[in-house]
Amino acid sequence: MNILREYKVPLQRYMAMMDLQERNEKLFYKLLIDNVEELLPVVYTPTVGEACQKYGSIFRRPQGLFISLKEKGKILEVLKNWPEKSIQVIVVTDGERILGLGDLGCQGMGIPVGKLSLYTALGGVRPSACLPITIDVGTNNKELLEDEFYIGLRQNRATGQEYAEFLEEFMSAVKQNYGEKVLIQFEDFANHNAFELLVKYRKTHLVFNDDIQGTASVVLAGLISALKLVGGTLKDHTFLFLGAGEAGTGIAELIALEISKKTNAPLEETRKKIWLVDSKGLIVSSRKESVQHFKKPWAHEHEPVKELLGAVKAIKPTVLIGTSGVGGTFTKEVIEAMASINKKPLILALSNPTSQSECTAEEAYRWTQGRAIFASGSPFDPVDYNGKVFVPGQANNAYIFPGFGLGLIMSGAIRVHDDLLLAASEALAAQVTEEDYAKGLIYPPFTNIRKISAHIAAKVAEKAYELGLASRLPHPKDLVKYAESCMYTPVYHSYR
Ligand SMILES: O=C([O-])CC(=O)C(=O)O
Ligand SMILES: [Mg+2]
Repeated sequence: MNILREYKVPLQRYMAMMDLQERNEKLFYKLLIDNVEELLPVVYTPTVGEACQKYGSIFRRPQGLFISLKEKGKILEVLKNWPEKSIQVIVVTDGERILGLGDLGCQGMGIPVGKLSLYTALGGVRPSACLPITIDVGTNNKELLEDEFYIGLRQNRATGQEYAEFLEEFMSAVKQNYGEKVLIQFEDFANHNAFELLVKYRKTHLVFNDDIQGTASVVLAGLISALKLVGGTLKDHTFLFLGAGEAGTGIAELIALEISKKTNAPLEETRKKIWLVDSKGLIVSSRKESVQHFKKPWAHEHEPVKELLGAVKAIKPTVLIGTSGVGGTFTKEVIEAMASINKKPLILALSNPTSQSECTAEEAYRWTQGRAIFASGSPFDPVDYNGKVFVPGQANNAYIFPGFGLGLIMSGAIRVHDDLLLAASEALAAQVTEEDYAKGLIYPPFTNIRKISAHIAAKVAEKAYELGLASRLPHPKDLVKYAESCMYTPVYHSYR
């Protein structure tokens, strides 16, 4: 830690950590587990975003498996080249939408590597059971295509049938090589592929889309716990989103589902208090242009409204959620409008990394005179406003996917069901303490994340057993204890 702290540039710390992971894996995980709050922003968001942007020029050696279009017809062989044979979790990207940074081609590899290091540090999955994969079908990023250090295919992205066939070959090769119980986490695919891949493969594979489902689960947990601070139940609230992509529509649907389960109201009803704004304005049923299929459930009846500010004034939301991938879009006027409507406006600026956050923590507190309950996707430091210290929460899917994955693995789950996501949300919300609430926090600190992950894993496994999706028998009695007993801990073994 002394050496790491000598590096003042975040990217240098990242490179030092990657070197350490290579040189002494146990020490890497020991450091990460014992200093999670300090090191999460180094190996993960936001620094991993910069690392992906510069991945070619800081490249040392491959940390995961690259599968390029050139290997069409041979993907199974390529998988067999990976030295570890017993794989439990794969995180795969095609690099088309890396965080809120756009198409970074196969330089997106930093993301599966970072996510899987959290699977181990936060969720206790053995490092050797984790496989980071980047599918290289080209990139439409002109700068990268001309960059002398770019490490991927120098061609535009394969699309349509060529893309679908390549992914189909990949998905069947994975199942053939690792069996039915390997978890495949889709990460940072573009909208147009993410929804389709999830719908297509959730019936035949154990798949989980972190950006749609993981983000939804973590945000729902924050909303459930925020009720302690703002009062009411979820159905008493009105939600407005800026951004109607994977995160926006994923969260919206999970909120609607939770309300529907709790009140027995049909989904079509519970969706009605959830509104989404995209680049064309409020999504309404009378919109002339065609609305993409994943936005259709949110096209409610309302006159057209062009801007977010107008939508805030018209809809009067109690909760404002940013999933736009565009920084600074929660302007002073927007936040002030939220503050004039609500005593305690709930504001979530979820886009990553920090540069893409819809507003900063400081702005959220200042523009609401310290009344906002605020959380963001990327971490912000505590804010001193009018002599009081405000601690922002981090609504990042890192709270969910490690424990969620552990729950699937330990129960031998074969499919992911939405009820497992709801179980994970409730488990996370239940980990927020009175002490956290007193500080205005809607998420527990990351310091206790391994304990939190064990609780999430236990609830996910319990639900999987209940739904008949778990293949590991017999059902362990104390699932929290069992989860803890499954977790990898970095210690040196005695060889005597
Ligand atoms: O990686 C993160 O910090 C959260 C996430 O999935 C994304 O922004 O795409
Ligand atoms: Mg992501």
